[in-house]
Amino acid sequence: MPKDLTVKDASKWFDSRGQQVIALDRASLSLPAGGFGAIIGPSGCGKSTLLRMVADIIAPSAGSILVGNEKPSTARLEHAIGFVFQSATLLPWRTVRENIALPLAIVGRKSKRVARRTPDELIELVSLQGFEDALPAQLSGGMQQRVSIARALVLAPDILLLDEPFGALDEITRQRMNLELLRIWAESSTTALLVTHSIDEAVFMADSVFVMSPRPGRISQVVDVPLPRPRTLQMMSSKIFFDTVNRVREGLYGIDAQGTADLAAGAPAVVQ
Ligand SMILES: Nc1ncnc2c1ncn2[C@@H]1O[C@H](COP(=O)(O)OP(=O)(O)OP(=O)(O)O)[C@@H](O)[C@H]1O
Repeated sequence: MPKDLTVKDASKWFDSRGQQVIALDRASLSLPAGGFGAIIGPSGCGKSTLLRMVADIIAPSAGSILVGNEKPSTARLEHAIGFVFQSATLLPWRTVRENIALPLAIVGRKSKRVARRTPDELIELVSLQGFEDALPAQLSGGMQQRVSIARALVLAPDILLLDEPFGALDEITRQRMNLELLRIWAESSTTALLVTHSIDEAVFMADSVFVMSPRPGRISQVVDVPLPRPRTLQMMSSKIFFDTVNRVREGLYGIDAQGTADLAAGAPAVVQ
């Protein structure tokens, strides 16, 4: 069952060579169960840090995070969180099917968590039929990311975290993968939170776009996307899309619809 996500005043500071680095400063967001959120912000503002705290890869220095009613550490132990990284991180000596089945092998039969789909069903979901026995090196970058999405879904996570999963792909493949991801999300009954550097991608994919301020980041604005679902590429030429992209851009750069930049406020020139 998809779970809602609540992040309240989450901060993270690191000690780096004797100096304290504030990576995230009292970030708050909430995402309803089954929703699709996107996080966007300038490089280094703490997007990955926020996602890694939700996944319990790192602990917050202050503040609270709840996945449903549970702390991330409990949710992780229950395998309720799926994570897709920017690079596919597949085991090169294992086939596509074996890579997807890996979490099942690790969790074992004792787990309460029942896989909703078999690895072969997931292979079909991510359109990799015919490649079940291929090794990662025999696949394109887009295909490798399909494998890592299927692997993240094998234990039917309540929440799926995606850290720039298609950042390394070319524009055309990326757009195709985004459509695929929306279809997979709709069929998988999971809450999704995506980190992206692309304003268009954030608006196209999400119900809510969480705009972060420059480092040390916090969520400075939430932009709701009033586009219906299922999303289609034609919607990217609609006025609603254009207006929503402008609102996100204003949130990021302080640029109004006429394109006047509030550079005096120190807004970053680019989002990388
Ligand atoms: N383990 C760590 N030790 C020290 N500093 C860290 C650590 N992890 C992240 N940081 C710092 O925290 C800040 C936020 O990093 P983070 O990777 O979350 O940003 P980001 O918004 O995801 O960046 P990008 O868009 O470039 O991927 C950066 O200044 C980074 O150098």
